Order: sequence, then C-alpha cells, then structure tokens
Amino acid sequence: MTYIIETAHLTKQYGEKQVVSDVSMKVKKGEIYGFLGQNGAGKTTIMKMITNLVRPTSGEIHLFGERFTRDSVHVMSKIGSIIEYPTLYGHLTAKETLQLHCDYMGFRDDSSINESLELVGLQDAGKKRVSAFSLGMKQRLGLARAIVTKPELLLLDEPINGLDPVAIKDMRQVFKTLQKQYGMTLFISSHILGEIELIADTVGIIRNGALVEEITMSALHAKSSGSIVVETNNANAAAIVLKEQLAIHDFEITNEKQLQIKNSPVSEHEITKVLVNHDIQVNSVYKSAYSLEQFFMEKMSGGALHV
Ligand SMILES: Nc1ncnc2c1ncn2[C@@H]1O[C@H](COP(=O)(O)OP(=O)(O)OP(=O)(O)O)[C@@H](O)[C@H]1O
Repeated sequence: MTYIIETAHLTKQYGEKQVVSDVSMKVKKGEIYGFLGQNGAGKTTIMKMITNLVRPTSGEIHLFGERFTRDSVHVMSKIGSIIEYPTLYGHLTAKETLQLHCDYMGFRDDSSINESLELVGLQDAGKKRVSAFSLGMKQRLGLARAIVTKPELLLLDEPINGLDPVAIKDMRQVFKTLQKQYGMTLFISSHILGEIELIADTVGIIRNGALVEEITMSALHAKSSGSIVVETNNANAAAIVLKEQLAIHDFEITNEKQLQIKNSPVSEHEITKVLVNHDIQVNSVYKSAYSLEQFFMEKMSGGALHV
C-alpha cells in the first residue's frame, strides 16, 4: 500500500534534548488520522517536519510515496496546513486573504475562493476585514485558506482549540465533507479526544516524543476494555445478587439501571443466568468496548510523563 505520509525512524534533537524519537508512522490515503499526545509530546514538531518547516535530525519522511527532502517543493502544492496559529492580516478581507494565498501558491481557480468560504460557513463574511473577526471566524478562515488550493493532504494542528460546541460541530462536518466529497486525507492533532473519536479512522498516540500506538478506530472499538456491562431494571438489586451469589465485588453502579463489572471472574452467560434465577430483569449483558479516552489514558500511564 502507498501511504500519503510515511515516516521512518523520524528523530529531532534540540541541543541535548530529543523531542521526537524514532517515529515510524503511516497515514493512509483518504483517511482522517487523529494525532494525540500531551502538551509538549512532540506533535507540532512532527507536523513541522512533515511540512518542511523544521529539518529532521535523522530518519525519513515519504509523502505521496516519494522521499521528502528540503528540495521537494512540488510536493508542497499538494499540502494544506495550519500549524500552530494561522497568521492572518487584519487589514485584509476574507476574500483578499484567500486571493493572496492563491497568488503566493501560484494557484488559479476563481471559483475556489467562494467555494472554500462557503464550506467553512463564511460565505457572508467575504468582504469583512479580518480584524473584525471572532476567534471562531479566524479559525474558519485559517481552514478556508488551507483548503483553497484544493490540497490532497491537510495537516491541522489543534484546529478546534478554543471553539464553542456549535463551532466544533460545524468543523466536524467540514472535515467529513473534505474527506468524503473532496477525497482529502486529513491529519489532525487534538487534545479533544471525544471529537477525535467521532471523526478519526486511525489514531496515532505520541508520548515523550515516541509513537506508542497507531491503531484504527475499528480495531480499538473491537478491543474489549475488560469490563462487563449489565443493563437491568434494578442495578442495586443486581449488585446484591452478584456479591452474594458470584462473589463479584469489583464493580461500579453507573446508574440505577446499569452496572459495570471490572475484571469479572465469570462469563456474561453465567452472570445472566444467576441474575435471572434470582428474579432480576436482565436487558442485556455485554463486554464494553474501549473508549478512545480510556485507551489514551492507559497509553499515558505507562511511565514518567513529559515535563
Ligand atoms: N525550537 C525549539 N527549540 C528547542 N526546543 C523546542 C523547540 N520547539 C519545540 N521544542 C520542545 O520540543 C518539545 C515538543 O514540543 P511540541 O511543540 O512539538 O509539542 P506538542 O506535542 O505539539 O505540544 P502542544 O500540545 O503543547 O502543542 C517541547 O518540550 C518543546 O519545548
């Protein structure tokens, strides 16, 4: 398979400090790749290396199947990005901002400016000066600028930071549209795990500069977290039966109709049988899947955190 981004042993050292260590990651064509890690884990540095803003100390980057070097200027026209904060000029209007970028990139397609503004919901603000924009509007404009040249790959560093819930939902729709209708590959770093869970096809987790996990969301959801969920009409009564009949003590009553058993010594079948035999109504009993947050926290707890 050809990957849109493939790094091999990518490493970056600043003085004595190795901030990115031996990172080998693979981003497939057309997917949304969620890039996760704590503050200072090295995400931005990796994104800067992929966009030619920072030179790797060692290791390789392949983009669109081609070895990426300092001279790979032609590849840059296929990439849109927002790394750290988008620099915008307050005296320009939204349209002028996009026009300037198109001129700089040597991109000609007059309809693309209006199309991009419409995609991000700024169709009515094209003539407004950027200095009058709210934070959310600036984020949207930054995105419009990143996509106005119709890139094949979009790298977004914390694109939803600071946005309100409605704006986050709108952004989610835009990301999905870019993926589904425009066939773009999106590489998105974020701390907002719930949001990444909703949009990502694959996640990469970076910790202290090293990639500790790269997994598709379907594989993650298929993993059992080790807990068993019991849905019933009376969680308190079910708890008593579990304790007395099966000696299960490691559980949590999540609400009046649900409890969650951790490290169950018996199967779902056995639990159902015993509850039913004691006249407890059982609606369902199943192994709970990992949430992205649970999985992430587990990956973070494996040692000293970055400071
Ligand atoms: N130019 C630089 N010189 C020295 N150290 C740097 C430089 N740029 C980044 N670092 C260090 O590299 C480490 C990784 O930083 P980076 O910005 O890549 O992390 P991040 O995962 O993007 O964090 P955040 O989520 O806070 O943006 C940090 O310890 C940072 O201080």
